[in-house]
Amino acid sequence: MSRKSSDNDYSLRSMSNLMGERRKKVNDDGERSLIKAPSNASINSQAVAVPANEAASTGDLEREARKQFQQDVTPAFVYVLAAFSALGGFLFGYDTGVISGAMLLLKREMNLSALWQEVLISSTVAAAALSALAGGFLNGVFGRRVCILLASFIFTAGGIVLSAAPNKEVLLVGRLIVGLGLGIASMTVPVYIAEASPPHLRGQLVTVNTLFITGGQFTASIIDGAFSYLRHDGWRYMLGLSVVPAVLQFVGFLFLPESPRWLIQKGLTQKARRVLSQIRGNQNIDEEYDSIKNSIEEEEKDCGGAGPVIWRMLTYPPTRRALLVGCGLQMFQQLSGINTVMYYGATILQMSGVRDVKLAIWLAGVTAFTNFLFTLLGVWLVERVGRRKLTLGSIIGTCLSLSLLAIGFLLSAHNTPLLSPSTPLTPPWSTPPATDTCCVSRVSSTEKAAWGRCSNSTQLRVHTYWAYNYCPTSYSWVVLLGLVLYLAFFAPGMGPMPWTINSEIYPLWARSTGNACSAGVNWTFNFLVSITFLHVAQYLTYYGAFFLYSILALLGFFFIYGCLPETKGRRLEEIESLFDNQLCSCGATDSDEDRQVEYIRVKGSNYHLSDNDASDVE
Ligand SMILES: O[C@H]1[C@H](O)[C@@H](O)[C@H](O)[C@@H](O)[C@H]1O
Repeated sequence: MSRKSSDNDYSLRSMSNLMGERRKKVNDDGERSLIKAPSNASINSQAVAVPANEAASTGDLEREARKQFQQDVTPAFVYVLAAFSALGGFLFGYDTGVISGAMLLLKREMNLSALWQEVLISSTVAAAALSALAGGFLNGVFGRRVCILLASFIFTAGGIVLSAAPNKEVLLVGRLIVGLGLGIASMTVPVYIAEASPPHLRGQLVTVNTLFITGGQFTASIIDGAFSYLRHDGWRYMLGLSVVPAVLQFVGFLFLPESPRWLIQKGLTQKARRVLSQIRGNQNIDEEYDSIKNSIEEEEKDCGGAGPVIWRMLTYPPTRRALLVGCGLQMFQQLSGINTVMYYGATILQMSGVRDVKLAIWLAGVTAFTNFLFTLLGVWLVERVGRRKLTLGSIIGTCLSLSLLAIGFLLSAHNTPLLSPSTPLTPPWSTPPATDTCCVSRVSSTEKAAWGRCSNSTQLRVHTYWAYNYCPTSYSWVVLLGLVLYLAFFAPGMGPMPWTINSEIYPLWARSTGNACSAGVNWTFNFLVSITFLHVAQYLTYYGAFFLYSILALLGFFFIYGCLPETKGRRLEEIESLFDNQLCSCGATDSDEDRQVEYIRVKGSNYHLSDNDASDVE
């Protein structure tokens, strides 16, 4: 009986549903309980104890289970629920993406200094970091649904303030409000979706949330492009339009249920059963309900120490390890430099030959679209290849393409064409390059081209760097290739997996706090990387900066290789056990991934029939 693991999950799951039905029937008849499906074991390694007189019927059972599985369709309700939740992801992407285009109009209309521009952009990210941390407490006390309602309310309020802002101070208030919503939404939505999804769809549905993030970033770039033609007040529409998805989500969530897991944790068992039946359609919910309830009871026994949740997490080895993995993943996601590419993508693309300034806004859209497209690939891959392999493949590809990007910048900087002083500073160049290299003076302005051979003068070498946007280069295709490869590798794995994995690696009692901490780490490193990028590029040069991100991505690879276990197909209640061993032994689970395991009734006990242990079978 050798099957692919996913088939295995389905049939065992259906089989245990079926067993639940039988158990009920038998109990109703007053007979002894024939079949017991343990609630806390791995699905892949689920022990099914079948009494001897029933062993022969296991084949029938399985056949029946398969038949039933074919009729078991995941109810559309789960998809509706995931889509409404993922609007939080859309707003995350929209609000972080829309500001770059809006800023081009704002700085002209409000006469914004560079400092104000930086403050308006980064205040949102900083506020998100703080509110993500606070979101852990809110989630635990008020539940996921209330937090999502709160986040969409905050997004709506922020959108209204931004679109009506009479001056830059009010704009700042609006950006801070939006940031508060972002932090709460970014940590709550993945948890809510993970808790409501059936295990075989969980990875895909949580990854859809990141698809909505990148979709939001892409939509933002289209809206930016469209309203950039409206020279007066165009930014009001750009910033204000976020109100539409926010209101949609708020109204939707008035009708959507609370997470059944949170309800059980709070002792609201009847309500939890109702919600579970609603989201599982025609399936039997007894097993899932029992499993959640048992694991909550066990958790209370195991780690019922006193003190705040974060303290209990840090002093209990499995949750401490999970927290380290979760925060590490989020940190390396940001250290791989995604937001330098997202925020400065247009500048990088300008180098590849398209020099029309008016196209700059639309070019950012190309980058955002590529990110979106390849996140779609991640949704498709996550349940096929699993989280671990997807993340590892993604980060190694990210590391290599960052190096290629750096090599592109290096080649451009070291093969500068010679330009005559009469060559216009603004491209396109009609006159053939003649005598000198063009550089940009950091002292006067990073935006203006200056003349002089960088290599000949210490003064110039210290204070100047290669002006990618101004100077012609025949190596821009290397940069373009590096950029496309970067997004193609990053978007399916390193983009969504940190969010997906964090939504599933913590036991229920630690889930909101764990996600709050890891989302806080994500926003903090997002803030640090994006605020330092231009300075790092100045001090280390562009190629130095991208080599640095490449090295950081390589460190991330080793971290993930050593520490990240596979969580695919497991019930949320089982995942904690993956962190029972030393952190760096997690990688060892890799080899077990495809092992087919069956439990059958042998000589009165549950024997483990594995590929290499087929003896002793009755
Ligand atoms: O997973 C998302 C996604 O990859 C976005 O494109 C990026 O802007 C975010 O910072 C990240 O958390």
